[in-house]
Amino acid sequence: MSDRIESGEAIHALFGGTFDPIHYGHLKPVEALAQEVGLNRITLLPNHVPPHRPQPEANTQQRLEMVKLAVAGNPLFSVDERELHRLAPSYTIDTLEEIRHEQGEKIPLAFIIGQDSLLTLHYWHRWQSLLDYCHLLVCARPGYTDKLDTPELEHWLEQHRTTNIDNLKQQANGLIYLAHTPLLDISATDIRRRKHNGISLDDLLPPTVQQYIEQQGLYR
Ligand SMILES: Nc1ncnc2c1ncn2[C@@H]1O[C@H](COP(=O)(O)OP(=O)(O)OP(=O)(O)O)[C@@H](O)[C@H]1O
Ligand SMILES: O=C(O)c1ccc[n+]([C@@H]2O[C@H](COP(=O)([O-])O)[C@@H](O)[C@H]2O)c1
Repeated sequence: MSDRIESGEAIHALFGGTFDPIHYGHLKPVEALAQEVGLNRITLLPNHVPPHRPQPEANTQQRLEMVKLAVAGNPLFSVDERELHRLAPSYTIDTLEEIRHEQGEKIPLAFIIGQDSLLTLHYWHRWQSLLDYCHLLVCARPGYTDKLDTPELEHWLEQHRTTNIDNLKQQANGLIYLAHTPLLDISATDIRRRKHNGISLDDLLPPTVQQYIEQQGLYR
């Protein structure tokens, strides 16, 4: 499937997450990534049953609503609800298979993850097949280095890594790009903990999402 595309095609980037809640640690690095790589289309994919973690605190509808509020009016983003209709764990490979089927073989598809997700990628369902469907774009995250503990993952990264952005547009899938995005020390875990402890969430997530959290009485 990784035929070269002579003219270079716009990349359709996907960004999956539990988003409990969505925050600036998601939005700002990904917006910077769009600049760095030249993305004009990012599809957010909130999951229903996250594969490798306990059920989220906010329910699926609330997490979806927060994602929608966070990107309302921003033409870079759209929201795809397909994983919400799946009762089984939201394995990324299943979603990629579907989207690749819908978009055809030529469009470059990319799945965005944070550095922490890269470190545990070898636990993902059929992880070695992910690149059959997409590129992986990895955003830097404070506290996580490029050093991978597992030789198998390290080898896989070295085999597929590119530093050339043009390659991401000329191939439909198969590459890993470690981006130079800004480091934001924000996590949903910390936001939930702050809210439990009555600490301000200012500057951690969009005001509309903060208002929604208040209004719904989330993370008390
Ligand atoms: N501050 C951040 N910088 C870079 N990437 C991030 C950051 N926060 C989350 N991500 C990435 O966004 C994706 C979705 O993350 P997720 O919704 O689990 O957020 P989280 O803040 O890590 O949540 P939690 O603290 O509940 O584990 C993952 O690929 C994760 O690596
Ligand atoms: O496919 C898998 O096995 C898999 C394992 C862990 C996480 N993921 C996906 O990776 C994205 C980020 O996950 P999380 O748990 O950090 O929100 C989200 O879209 C998950 O569905 C996917």
